[in-house]
Amino acid sequence: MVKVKICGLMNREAILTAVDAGTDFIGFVFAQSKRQVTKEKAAELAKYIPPNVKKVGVFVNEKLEVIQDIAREVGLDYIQLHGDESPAFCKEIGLPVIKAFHVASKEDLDNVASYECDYYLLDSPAGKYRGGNGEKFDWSITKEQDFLNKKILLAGGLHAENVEEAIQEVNPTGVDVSSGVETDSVKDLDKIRAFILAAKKGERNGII
Ligand SMILES: O=C(O)c1ccccc1N[C@@H]1O[C@H](COP(=O)(O)O)[C@@H](O)[C@H]1O
Repeated sequence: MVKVKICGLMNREAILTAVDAGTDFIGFVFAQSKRQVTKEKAAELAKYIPPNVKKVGVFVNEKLEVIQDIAREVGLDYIQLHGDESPAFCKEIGLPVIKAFHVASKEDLDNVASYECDYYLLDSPAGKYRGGNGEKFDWSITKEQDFLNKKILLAGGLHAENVEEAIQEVNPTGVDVSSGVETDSVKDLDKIRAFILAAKKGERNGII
């Protein structure tokens, strides 16, 4: 079954809803964003997340020591690197890594092969912030790419109404959403439930 990550959670109700609806990952944003949380707030919220749901910290071009300190304090399971981090930096983290790639053209996927990480996240080109902008990219760019042995997380402008089509077209291991489960920039509990339900209907033909 397709994995789901709900990102940018900032309160207990949204976390409990995502967990109850069957999310696999919950993301806390520590990068510059309207969804940014402090490590203290994330550590408090992390108490509501059971061990089977993985806690992801989202960072953009952050210092290694800062990432490692926050990871320890919050008990993060994965580090999502959403900036210009190098393959060498990803290896230094010491925790499972989700590396994001901003996809505007086929060329943006050229250096995916030089990274060794746990998940490869494909997102739309950066907008006001490096992620979480609610814009989808041209999914056809992922066609004819040699992703067969990689775990792909698809992101960028997904919502309950387009996620099944996205899964059919890109065939990812998982999907990641932030803006698409919000109303007026606040997480919407009904949209969280609807997104997870729609995504979990999607079947993937390859690795999980
Ligand atoms: O969610 C954010 O605010 C954010 C900020 C900075 C970097 C990444 C961020 N989130 C990630 O962005 C993508 C796309 O989100 P959206 O659904 O289009 O809003 C997703 O991978 C989030 O994890």
